[in-house]
Amino acid sequence: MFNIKNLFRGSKAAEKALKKPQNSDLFEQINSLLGDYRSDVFPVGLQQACSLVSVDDVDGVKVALTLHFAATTEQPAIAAFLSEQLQKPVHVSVQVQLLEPFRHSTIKHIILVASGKGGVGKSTSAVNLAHALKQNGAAVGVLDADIYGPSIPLLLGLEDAKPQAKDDNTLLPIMKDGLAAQSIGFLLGKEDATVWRGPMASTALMQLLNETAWPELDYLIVDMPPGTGDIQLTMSQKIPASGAVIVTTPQDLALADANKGIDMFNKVKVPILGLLENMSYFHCQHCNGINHVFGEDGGKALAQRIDVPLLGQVPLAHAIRESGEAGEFISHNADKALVAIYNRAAKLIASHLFYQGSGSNPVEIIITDD
Ligand SMILES: Nc1ncnc2c1ncn2[C@@H]1O[C@H](COP(=O)(O)OP(=O)(O)OP(=O)(O)O)[C@@H](O)[C@H]1O
Repeated sequence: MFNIKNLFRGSKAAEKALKKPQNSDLFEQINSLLGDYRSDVFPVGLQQACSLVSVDDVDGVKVALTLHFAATTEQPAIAAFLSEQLQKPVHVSVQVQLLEPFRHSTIKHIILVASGKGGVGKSTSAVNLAHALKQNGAAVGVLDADIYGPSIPLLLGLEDAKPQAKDDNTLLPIMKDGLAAQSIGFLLGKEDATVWRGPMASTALMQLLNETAWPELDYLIVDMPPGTGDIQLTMSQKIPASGAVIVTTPQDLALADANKGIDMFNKVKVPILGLLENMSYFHCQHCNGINHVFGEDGGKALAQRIDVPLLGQVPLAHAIRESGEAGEFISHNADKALVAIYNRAAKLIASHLFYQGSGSNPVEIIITDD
């Protein structure tokens, strides 16, 4: 999964930083300690994935880091690790700067969120993953490609929003809590889109992608239409994606379709960044029992079988449905544990993109519409 050639992109910047005339012994000590920091997000140590910007030892140790993928919520764990290693309190500040070039106009990575089967919570997951990437310090956008049932306007509480034209050729995205969003649902009534045939659908999607004045984005999350037919295949092939995330429930039916989705992305050489198991279990607040409504660990087993990362197991939770219906992201107020699940999944996606160093989809496949 990891491409060793890409492991050292971060350390070049770290080497540069090392040359700074700073508190050099401590600076070097901390820089080397960063190599020992491990988590599932930083499996080969933090040093390769960050630049040590400054170390200040005037009034307690203060360390400033630039992470090269979205992972700022690791900050408390990094601070705890350095404090333990140095046997004194270390204050760590982190920011994010991806080293990759913009791969598609102002966008560094396009991530497709897909499901083989409808109704498994793909759009809900897309929105919460986008928010979690943003909470981890990245600039993020969401593109609703589910032209047959655009639900991003509802999920972002933007049902009445109408994008403004920037000029004759481009529309401004709608901003929601710092996320830039675009959806066919902003422009058309739902019924207008449902009669579209394949080429119209993918042309409309490419127009939305290319004719939106996206701000500079680290990640654009694309909520794909459910299914694995020609339309989805054409879209996956046309969009210059860095990778795809498959959302599935643990039940056999959904897993069979998730497998088809994985095959589809393999065909068009879009790397699978991971599998998110949604509606994995229900935690009853009254009896404290766990009920595996749709079966147990099906997504986990599929991820293991096909050797893709399991990004997380998201429970069936009132707070997720309620926040979606209220047009809000899942928040700490609703449920800290849920926020942590989405956070970890988002960081794993960002981490896999960084280590894999995947380029845009290089394969040309021509699909006819019959
Ligand atoms: N983990 C969850 N817990 C509770 N409800 C959920 C969860 N995930 C999704 N839902 C709910 O399930 C319904 C379907 O979710 P969503 O629209 O995200 O699915 P989808 O896969 O995108 O559907 P479609 O195939 O129509 O695009 C929504 O009402 C949503 O609030």
